[in-house]
Amino acid sequence: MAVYTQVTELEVSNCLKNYEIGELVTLKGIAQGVENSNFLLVTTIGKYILTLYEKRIKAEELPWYLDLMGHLVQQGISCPLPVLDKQGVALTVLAERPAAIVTFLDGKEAPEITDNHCFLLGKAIADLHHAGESFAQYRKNNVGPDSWQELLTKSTGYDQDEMVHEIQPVLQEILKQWPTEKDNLPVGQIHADIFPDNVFFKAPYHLSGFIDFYFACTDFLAYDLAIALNAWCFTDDGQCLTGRVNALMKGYEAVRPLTDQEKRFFPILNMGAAVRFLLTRLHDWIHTPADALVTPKNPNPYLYRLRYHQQTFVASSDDR
Ligand SMILES: Nc1ncnc2c1ncn2[C@@H]1O[C@H](COP(=O)(O)OP(=O)(O)OP(=O)(O)O)[C@@H](O)[C@H]1O
Ligand SMILES: N[C@@H](CCO)C(=O)O
Repeated sequence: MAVYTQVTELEVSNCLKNYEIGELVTLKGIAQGVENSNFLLVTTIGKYILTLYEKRIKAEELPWYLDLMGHLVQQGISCPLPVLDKQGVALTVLAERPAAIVTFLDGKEAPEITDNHCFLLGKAIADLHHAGESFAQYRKNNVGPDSWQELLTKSTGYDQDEMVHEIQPVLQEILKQWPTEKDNLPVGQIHADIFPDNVFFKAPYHLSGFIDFYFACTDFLAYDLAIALNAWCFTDDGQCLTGRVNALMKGYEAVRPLTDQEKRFFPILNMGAAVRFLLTRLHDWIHTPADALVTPKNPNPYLYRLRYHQQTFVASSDDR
């Protein structure tokens, strides 16, 4: 569950005096999510989400995420809009944590993913990328390739060393082949965590928007697509669902066709996306204390994805 920090109704009522969104009616902790403490906040004028940011995100980083969300909404993207207080500021402090109120997004995670969901998702990711073009502020990817070796090293010497030894040479190869600036891949604002629980649908094929922008950063646009492909188009035992892959790519390219360079590097971006989530999951699997409030996610599904990409990568290299 993800309510690490409790906040009282009195504290929230007092805080709301500084906003123009009515008075508190109800406040309820939200169980989903693992990073922050989230509350459903109902006021006399509507529904909102109150987030208290926990330790992963530094307070000084928050304006970037909140400004990005505000910008995307202005550009017509459906995502939570940070609510500004009477002084025009989105960020506040509650229970000694940085906090923000954002608008409530209707919809739910797709209950059963189909090719059609993936097609709609592809289009929506490309729209998101276009909308980010006019947001000029740069933000480094904190879990980009330059962090991967350190994550693996920190996971070494525990009970997962067999996995560590399998990953090490593959990681080396990915880092060697990772695109650089001179490869000219389009760069822009990416969500970087496009998992099914961060994309909402309504009735049943209307994509109602994206949530959880707290891994967003400035990086290769095609890497975002690779993250989504990994998260949406595999079974947990590592089978690639090609119908979903084709639909996702078709949806994306209907809005923003990939450049030749993006196509060339896409296999390595896919491997990178798999290894990024494998490494963060492996790290959390090893280092999350047994009495923590959250259950760490199993790294295995991402090891299987990595194996799949590796095999298809080797096969396609053999064809050349
Ligand atoms: N703007 C929103 N509108 C509607 N529901 C929301 C909104 N933001 C968050 N939620 C709800 O809160 C839950 C947790 O949110 P979120 O995914 O942002 O949390 P998190 O702690 O950052 O977790 P994680 O990074 O693990 O996904 C979501 O699954 C969703 O049910
Ligand atoms: N989506 C990530 C968790 C961080 O939001 C994962 O499934 O590993």
